[in-house]
Amino acid sequence: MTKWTVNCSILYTGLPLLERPAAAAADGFTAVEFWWPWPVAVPGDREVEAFVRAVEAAGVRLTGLNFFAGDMPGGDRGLVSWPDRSRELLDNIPMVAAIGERLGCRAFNALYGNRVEGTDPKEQDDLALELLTACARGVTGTVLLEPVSGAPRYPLLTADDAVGVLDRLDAPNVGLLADFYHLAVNGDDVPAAIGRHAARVAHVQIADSPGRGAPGSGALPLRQWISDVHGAGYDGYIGLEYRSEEPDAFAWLPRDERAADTEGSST
Ligand SMILES: O=C(O)C(=O)CO
Repeated sequence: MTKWTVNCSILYTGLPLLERPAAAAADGFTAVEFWWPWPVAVPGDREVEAFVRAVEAAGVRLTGLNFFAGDMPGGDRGLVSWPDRSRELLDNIPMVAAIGERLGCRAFNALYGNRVEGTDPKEQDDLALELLTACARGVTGTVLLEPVSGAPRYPLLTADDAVGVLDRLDAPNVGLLADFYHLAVNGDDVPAAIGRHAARVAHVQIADSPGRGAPGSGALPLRQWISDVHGAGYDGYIGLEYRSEEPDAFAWLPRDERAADTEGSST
């Protein structure tokens, strides 16, 4: 049975942050994931406490959390390879780790970062190895590396690109976040990527294309790819990371299939 987790940073955006876990629970889900919920690397204790309590009170499991990635709406996609912002990421690591400990979350997405105008890509890539290692040492769980689309200066576009970085890391707890939407939009061959890298896949996310909408709103064979990745041995969560303007964003998924066995973790 597929274990779904709802991304409450791209869904439920009409609700305040703290109401989203309960909304996911009311829709029948038992697992949620979030991008870093605040616009700064180190929010106040009260904000963190309110977030943790909102997840606990909803009775859902936090299965994934992104490290602080800069100004995402403004186009930033992570600090891992961004020399001027290293301090913020280093300060963010213990916060991510603490939330993970409180909520039993074991998967943490470290977005790589855009190429910086005027900076040597090699300098950025060397820094990324250093900071991904710091992320991996700083958390209990798996650090995820994700190819993304729609960010013109983000250098990891395919599963091969991300695995190429993972291969250079001396850390056991790192893995590939295979977002089938991003991979497909970037022109990656998703079935071939699953075939080549299934053992490295530590989390999967989905959205349909075109449009980054719910499964069935576009043309991607998402059910087939989910079946392929399960068939290749992946038994973690499938993250629902799509946008929806529909009154019911989950009409495609029968209610009795939404709850996950929350005993497991994403990896
Ligand atoms: O930036 C995005 O689109 C993401 O999927 C971040 O996790």
